[in-house]
Amino acid sequence: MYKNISNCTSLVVIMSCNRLLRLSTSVQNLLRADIQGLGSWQCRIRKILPTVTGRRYKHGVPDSLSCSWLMHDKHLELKFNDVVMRLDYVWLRDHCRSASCYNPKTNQRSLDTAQVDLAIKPAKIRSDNDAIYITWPDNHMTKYALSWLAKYSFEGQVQIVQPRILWNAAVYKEAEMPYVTYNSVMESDEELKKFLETFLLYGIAFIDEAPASVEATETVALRVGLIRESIFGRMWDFTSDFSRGDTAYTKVALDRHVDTTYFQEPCGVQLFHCLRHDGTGGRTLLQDGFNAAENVRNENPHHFEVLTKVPIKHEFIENIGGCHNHMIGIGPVLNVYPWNNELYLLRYNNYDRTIISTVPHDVVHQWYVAHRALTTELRKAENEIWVKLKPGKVLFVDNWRVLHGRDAFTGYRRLCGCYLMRDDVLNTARFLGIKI
Ligand SMILES: C[N+](C)(C)CCCC[C@H](N)C(=O)O
Ligand SMILES: O=C(O)CCC(=O)C(=O)O
Ligand SMILES: [Fe+2]
Repeated sequence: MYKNISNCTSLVVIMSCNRLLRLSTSVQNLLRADIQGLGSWQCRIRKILPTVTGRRYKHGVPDSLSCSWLMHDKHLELKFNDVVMRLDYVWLRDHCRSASCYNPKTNQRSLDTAQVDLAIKPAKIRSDNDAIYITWPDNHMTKYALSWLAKYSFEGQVQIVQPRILWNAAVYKEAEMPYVTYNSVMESDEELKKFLETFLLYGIAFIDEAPASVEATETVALRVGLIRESIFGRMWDFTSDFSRGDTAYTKVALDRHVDTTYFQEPCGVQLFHCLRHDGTGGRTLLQDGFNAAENVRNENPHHFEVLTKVPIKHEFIENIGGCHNHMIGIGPVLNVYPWNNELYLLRYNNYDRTIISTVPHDVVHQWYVAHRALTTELRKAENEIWVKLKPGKVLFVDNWRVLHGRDAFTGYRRLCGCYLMRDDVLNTARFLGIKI
């Protein structure tokens, strides 16, 4: 699949960025359709190549090679700092940032894109050191800073939505996470930023020396994001009293899982704070689900693909005391962005997975084989870390990526925490200057 398109320079740039970023089949087909529409892609490359060495390119600045361009039928080929960008004319017109097309105060477009002729072509192009200037057929002029194009063009992107460090036990140990305290995070944006950087890269992070109370847990939660209220409450605080219809509320061991797989959008982030434990056992298991999934992808891409395609239903039915809940969420175990195949959400919970009736028997069987491959990977001891949660130690878990579980335990154990809105955690991170 790769070989067919490996002549396409823009794709090579992206693929070399990260091994995750194989273009999805649908994008490849789209590209291939485009290639076929234009006749032979190779011919086209050959036609373009001599121009790259100079002759047919128009150079913006006579003595500089920093910017040069070539007008094609539907797009502008622009070379800047050795990157060749291919910019569709409609895209260029649509992204005009002039005062009549765009309001920088609200960051909103005023231009009505539907009024743009889909066959639009620049009437005139000129450039200087920093920008190119396109005059459109109606005489409207757009200035594009070259740095802006380099940043926002398709070719300028590192096609990763969220950079991550995948880990197993050894990698995690070596990473030596920064020690962050409750007071430092509450007082200093820099400390909060340090904490969030760790959390976003690894999917888990701790805040230590917190007061052992629900109130302090809530306070620190709100420093990081907005609380996502759910059927379990806003802040939850529980013991093994079986007050709810779920094994979490007992003393038995819980195998690795992520929570709320039975929500159409599972909760993005979860906080755990053990306020008291007088007894034995009850350690917490944590592991990077994306690392395990990537190992499956490397060893057997078919298994990986099956897990991204077969829709699986999870369900929570509860009728206990005053609690009457029936939640359903449907989606594949592995969720990838369709444009770059990057993993973004894992829906893995063997307790809450309900009857599979979405696919026929032969696909079901393939799914079980693929699911077994993932489970086998997850159950390797080298992929697990175990921690004992103690009063004062607040654990933040990316519930779309990192699985948790626990040992069976004895004695009185009180755990509190909450879910956070994922978008709002990212919002806090961006406000602090984290590029994500
Ligand atoms: C106690 N706490 C609210 C954190 C979780 C309860 C949810 C447990 C459920 N089986 C799940 O995995 O989603
Ligand atoms: O008791 C624990 O440590 C965790 C239980 C659990 O999985 C949960 O509350 O989501
Ligand atoms: Fe859980």
